[in-house]
Amino acid sequence: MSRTFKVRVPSTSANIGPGFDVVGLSLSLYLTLTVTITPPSSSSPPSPPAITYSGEGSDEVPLDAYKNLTTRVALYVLRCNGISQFPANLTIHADNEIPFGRGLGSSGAAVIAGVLLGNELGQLNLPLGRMLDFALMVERHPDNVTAALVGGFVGSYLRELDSVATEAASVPLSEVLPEYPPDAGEEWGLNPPQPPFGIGHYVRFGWAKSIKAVAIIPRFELSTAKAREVLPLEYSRKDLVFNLQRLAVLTTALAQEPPDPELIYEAMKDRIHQPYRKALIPGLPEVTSRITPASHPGLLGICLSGAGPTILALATTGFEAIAEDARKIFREKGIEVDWKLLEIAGGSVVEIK
Ligand SMILES: Nc1ncnc2c1ncn2[C@@H]1O[C@H](COP(=O)(O)OP(=O)(O)OP(=O)(O)O)[C@@H](O)[C@H]1O
Ligand SMILES: N[C@@H](CCO)C(=O)O
Repeated sequence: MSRTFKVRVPSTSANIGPGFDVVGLSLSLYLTLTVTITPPSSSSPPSPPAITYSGEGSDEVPLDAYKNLTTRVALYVLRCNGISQFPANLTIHADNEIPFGRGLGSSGAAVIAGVLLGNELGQLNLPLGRMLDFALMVERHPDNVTAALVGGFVGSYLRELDSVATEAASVPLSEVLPEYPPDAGEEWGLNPPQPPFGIGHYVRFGWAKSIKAVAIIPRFELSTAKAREVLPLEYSRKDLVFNLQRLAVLTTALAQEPPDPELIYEAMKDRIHQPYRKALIPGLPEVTSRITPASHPGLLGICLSGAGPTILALATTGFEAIAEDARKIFREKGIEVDWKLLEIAGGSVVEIK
């Protein structure tokens, strides 16, 4: 009998202003995998997984299971747990609502989908914390993957590892996720780099139900790698304290009902990443300074979403005015945008059919 299951992973917005690499928020755009495993007949030769794809990124995503991020992560999880290959007769359809390279956690969602896929294919019953360890071997900042896995408004840190675990956690990604199949007649060994235990730790903050997220999404991609290259390695004490003060206030302020725009708008300012990324995102400083709670009633705060270029506005009302005015400002810079009103989402789910 064939086995079918679905994996659904939400998009995420990381940082929320001052929480660079620390906080993430899951949002109601999803990557959904529909997976079927049909028992092979004795005469059918082994075949690689068949991947089909619809939605965002379908024109660029690799459909080769040894190149696709989600299936490479799944195979890594399987190999770490004593299973060297995908099951035979595996078909995967991915339907994706999360635009690539826009700051809405598309890669984090693909990684979490891969961890959940590997866990389910191998019937491994991994605990949540262990699944997070696998994800953190691939995407090494915890904000997006943690929020995508557990859902909601989440803060996380990476444990300081001892020297053996540090070495284990710093293996090159090409070793964790080889991009090629094993040679004909061979299997990969079952000794991939194992994640250390308990790399990531998190806490879920409260979230006021009245707060929704407006994602203003420029029509260009910016890779996270490129948006991290422009950041300095060291910061002044003044800038660090600026962010820490705001983050401490923000995590509680976003749970209070009714939310206080005066408190939140200032608490969503940042000096650690946004100032350095403005050269990559024309219009960023103008949008975040010209759209305020005074000019746009209902607005609470506005920031870059993840590594950008999407802008995230948190608001209780006035969503369309916020988005349309952001559109006008981006247009002055020659950039077209799309916008979406999103809800705060739950965590990832696996549904067995
Ligand atoms: N569903 C998917 N399946 C396979 N690969 C994906 C998928 N989604 C994203 N990717 C890969 O991740 C890349 C985008 O990752 P990147 O980290 O640059 O941006 P992002 O995750 O969308 O943004 P951010 O990390 O700022 O939220 C894509 O170009 C693609 O290679
Ligand atoms: N914290 C990360 C999120 C993007 O993946 C960054 O801003 O680079």
